[in-house]
Amino acid sequence: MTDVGAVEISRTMTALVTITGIGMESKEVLPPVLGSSSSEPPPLFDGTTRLYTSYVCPYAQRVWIARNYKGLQDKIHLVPINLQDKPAWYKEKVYPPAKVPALEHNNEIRGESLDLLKYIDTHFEGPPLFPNDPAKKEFAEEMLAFTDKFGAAVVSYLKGGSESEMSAAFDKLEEALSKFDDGSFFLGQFSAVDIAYAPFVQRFQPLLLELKNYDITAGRPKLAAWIQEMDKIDAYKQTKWDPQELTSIFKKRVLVNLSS
Ligand SMILES: N[C@@H](CCC(=O)N[C@@H](CS)C(=O)NCC(=O)O)C(=O)O
Repeated sequence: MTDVGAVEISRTMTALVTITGIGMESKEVLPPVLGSSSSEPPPLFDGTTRLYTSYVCPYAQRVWIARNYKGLQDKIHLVPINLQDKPAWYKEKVYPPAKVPALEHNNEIRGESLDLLKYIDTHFEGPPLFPNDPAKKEFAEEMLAFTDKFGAAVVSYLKGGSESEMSAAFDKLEEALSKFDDGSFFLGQFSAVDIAYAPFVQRFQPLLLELKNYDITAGRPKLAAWIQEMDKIDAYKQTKWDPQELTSIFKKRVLVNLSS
């Protein structure tokens, strides 16, 4: 039996064990990744809602977490694309920017992970991803606007740039986590802000430790607690890919001037 087959059987077994009530958490059986040999797209605009994704892309992971958290596993189908070997139809027929994530819904295709978090929150049922409280809403926008700068500061440091900018970026997260005291998350309760940062922190933590011997949680107790709380959110856990694979992909695709 091939390894892939074994993995599939093991995932199916996990799901079955849960259904029979033995109590393990159910792991969704994930659809196979589509590459260039997959010559036909899924039947587009047939009313099915699809999330074109990659299991290893942090932007796509944001939308995957949101879909899981809102309990939309049966409503939003995952269509994983192999980014190293994209099917031609993805750019030609689905999403001309040829990036993931992209959401097919109501005969339209939309991209951009942060926009998709808002879109999914307003167009689908399930627990809200954004708070109603005006102060929290405003802070959510501030934190979402900071995500790119945060990522850029860390990537720049990993490539030999300023340590102080990277460290200030993590300090901003630590400070943000102190703002609301009704929970361990950025807005107190779990929200889209946690979803926006988690895939990046998940990748940066081991990378900084391995490449720079830099522990992001040292002197940042709120961040350490947030990481622990995130690890208890099943919607996020379901999306956590093999850390070694993620690290290797990040080195190859983002830190291209480093050997992997
Ligand atoms: N700003 C976009 C970024 C999406 C993005 O850059 N996705 C990467 C994968 S992580 C991608 O699809 N790149 C195109 C490629 O690899 O061919 C978002 O937030 O959704």
